[in-house]
Amino acid sequence: MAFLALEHITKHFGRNIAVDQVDLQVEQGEFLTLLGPSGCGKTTILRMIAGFETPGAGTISLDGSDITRTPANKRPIGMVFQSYALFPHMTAAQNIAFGMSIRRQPQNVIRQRCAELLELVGLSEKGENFPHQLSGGQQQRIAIARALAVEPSLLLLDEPLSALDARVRVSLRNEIRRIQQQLKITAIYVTHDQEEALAISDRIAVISKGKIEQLDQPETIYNQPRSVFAATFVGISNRFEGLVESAEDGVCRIGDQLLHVPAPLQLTKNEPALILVRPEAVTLQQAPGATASTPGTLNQISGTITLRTFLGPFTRFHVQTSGTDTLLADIPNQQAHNFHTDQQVTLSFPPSACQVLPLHEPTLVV
Ligand SMILES: Nc1ncnc2c1ncn2[C@@H]1O[C@H](COP(=O)(O)OP(=O)(O)OP(=O)(O)O)[C@@H](O)[C@H]1O
Repeated sequence: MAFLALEHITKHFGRNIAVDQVDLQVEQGEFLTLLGPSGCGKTTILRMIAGFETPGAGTISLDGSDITRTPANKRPIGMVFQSYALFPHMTAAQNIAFGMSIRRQPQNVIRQRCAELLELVGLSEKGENFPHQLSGGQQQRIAIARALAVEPSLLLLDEPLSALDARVRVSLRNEIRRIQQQLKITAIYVTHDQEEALAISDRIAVISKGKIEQLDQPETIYNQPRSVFAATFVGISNRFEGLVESAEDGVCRIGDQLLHVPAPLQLTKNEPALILVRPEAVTLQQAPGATASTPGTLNQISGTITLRTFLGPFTRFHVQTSGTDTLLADIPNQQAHNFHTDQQVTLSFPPSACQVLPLHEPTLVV
């Protein structure tokens, strides 16, 4: 049995269903992220694991014990909130010590553990500071140390970086991952930020409308999204809507153009299909090329560059084509200087770069 197991967990608020028959298994030492838009139910799932909400149906077990009805303060769980929630009148060290003091641990044990945890979060010098004397990032590190102080078996983090600025967010997310790996603690992390989820998770559960749409490793979520929702929520894609021309040969018709996609397709002829192509899979050529291609060759589409944006590691080109909306191409900066706005270009991408999903069945696997 998995270390943490949720079975058919459901939660209603009034007539609204916030969490809809969720099954989730998390292995010991795993870092699992619940990713989804605002209101999808991810915080409610976390709060049920913590014991702050009671499921309407289903069971939660941790390390072999059923904890569905166990009060929050009796669960071996540490929690970190978006708002830090430090006690303002206590020093950083007193905040960390709080849970151990309540458990009446000896003072020398508390002192030593506080020192270890301050070192773990890189704030050995700040133990005597009050929260208002610390930056947001430092306060959140203290909150993490406080959550770890009682040696929980499970660490829950509810959007812990949302209140911080972009630079601190990136460094602290790496810190959280380092600490989790160093302690080998099982962690469940809630965020609506797909980049954050991709960067630090062992696995990601993509959640929509109270259901898990896909549960996979970050690379799989990004490269092989199983639903239109997962594909569009995680990363940016060029979208083509059309009909399957040949499932066997992997050909879809987009207006009067044929696109070659991986064959064979698990769809039938004339079935509506959504084809997604990541901008980094698209290349640009200066001369306009043909607007069709033969199987196994590159897909090619002509267009005009309407916008060029420098994004640091690469340059993003917006290309207006005749048959579709604007397409995006992310081009390495070494090649980007060959292209400018108003230029006629050909966009190319191989069939293997195309992810094909059934258009009207958003939760079906292709
Ligand atoms: N205590 C509550 N009372 C009534 N409805 C609630 C309560 N808590 C959550 N909800 C509703 O349940 C649904 C899921 O909320 P939840 O907070 O779990 O979503 P979320 O994905 O975490 O969103 P966010 O990122 O905005 O926190 C929402 O429709 C929300 O309005």
